[in-house]
Amino acid sequence: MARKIGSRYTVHQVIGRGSAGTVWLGEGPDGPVAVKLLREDLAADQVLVGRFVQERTALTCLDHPHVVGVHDMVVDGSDLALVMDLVQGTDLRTRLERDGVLAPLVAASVIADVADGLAAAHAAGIVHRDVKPENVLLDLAAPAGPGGAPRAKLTDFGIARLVDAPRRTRATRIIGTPDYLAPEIIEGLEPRAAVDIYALATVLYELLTGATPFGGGHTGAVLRRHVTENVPPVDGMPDGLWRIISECLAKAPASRLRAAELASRLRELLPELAGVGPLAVPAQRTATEEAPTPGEAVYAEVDAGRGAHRRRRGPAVPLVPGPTPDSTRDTHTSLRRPSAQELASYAEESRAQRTQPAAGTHRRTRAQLIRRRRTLAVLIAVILLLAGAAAAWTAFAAEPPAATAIGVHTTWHPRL
Ligand SMILES: Nc1ncnc2c1ncn2[C@@H]1O[C@H](COP(=O)(O)OP(=O)(O)OP(=O)(O)O)[C@@H](O)[C@H]1O
Repeated sequence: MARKIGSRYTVHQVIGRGSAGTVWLGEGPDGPVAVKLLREDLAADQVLVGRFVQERTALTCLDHPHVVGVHDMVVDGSDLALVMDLVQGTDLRTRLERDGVLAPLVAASVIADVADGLAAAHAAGIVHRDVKPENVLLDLAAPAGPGGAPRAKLTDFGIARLVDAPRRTRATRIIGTPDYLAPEIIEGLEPRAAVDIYALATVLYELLTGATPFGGGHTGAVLRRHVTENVPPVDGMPDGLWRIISECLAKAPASRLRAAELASRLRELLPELAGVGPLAVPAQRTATEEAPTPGEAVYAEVDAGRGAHRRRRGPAVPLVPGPTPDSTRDTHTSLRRPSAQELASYAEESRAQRTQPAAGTHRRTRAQLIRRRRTLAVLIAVILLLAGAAAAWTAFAAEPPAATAIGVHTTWHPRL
């Protein structure tokens, strides 16, 4: 069913959905486009609409082969839409869920593309703030890169900030996706370009190992790990990649590589990564999901009015052996910044969860939880039964007066 967006665009069918809205396949004066139609509640927010208009120039000016170009931003009645390049392919999250971990050469090439795109954005003074596999599109229509790597394009520039703009005055909130949040954001500093580098290195680690370095468990624990823990080492990780990842995941933003440096260091490494197979990472979990633990509710507390949500993805069937990524990972959301005390209180839970060095997102499956609950229920039933039998035996042995048998309160002295 075709629908008009503004005076210049027509959309035909939905091609994807995210937390901020729906992406449609559309047509504009210059050919096919992708149109991201923001959710109605966002479109009805006057502060956001104002900001949308304000950001138009910055976002539409970013023109780079590794950035999904924004052609236009439409404000029309109740419609608020971004008109973008149409990328024929898939997003990196879908690819990871479908195919499992990537070979180092392919992962490095994809991340080098994204780093190039980031370098252009940072030079224009734009910080992405929500770099994650969902926001990397793979252009399957473009000629493949080294090792058959698909060409990558970063999308959703500035959207995290735009959508969250009305809340920016509230210094207690964090914008972003927990697994990819740089420590300085959690500590309350103004996010600069280095936060994108941290997030991109997290994505690289995830492409290679199937898990993010600090993910897993409830959000409070994830945030604490970003601030206090070192990157878990990974067996078989090529040294060059490990050095780059460690530098980019440095706690101090100034110690991280710049985007252009990251791209060139990765490209220099490509020849020695050729022929290196995907890392043999342990199978971590099935695609079943665990209900959020209570602590999650505290931090994933989302402004209901805006409805940024926790997305649950369906079970993934990896085509090559390897872990499936954490399907319960929070998507872009607005979180309450935890106090230092609260972060510390998650230390115990966090330690218990991290039994495998590279298994940041390893968690108990729902099946395990159900089994555990059943065992507990059976145990309680057996204990109650035994207690009942013991009480009955004592009562009969002692021959209590009839009154106690029918529950009338009385005083009874057993015969000794
Ligand atoms: N320019 C585009 N061309 C082709 N497909 C696109 C384009 N932009 C987005 N999509 C598709 O639409 C899906 C939803 O995109 P969207 O940006 O709304 O959400 P997301 O980034 O996956 O998640 P979130 O917004 O919650 O962080 C993507 O996964 C992708 O498959």
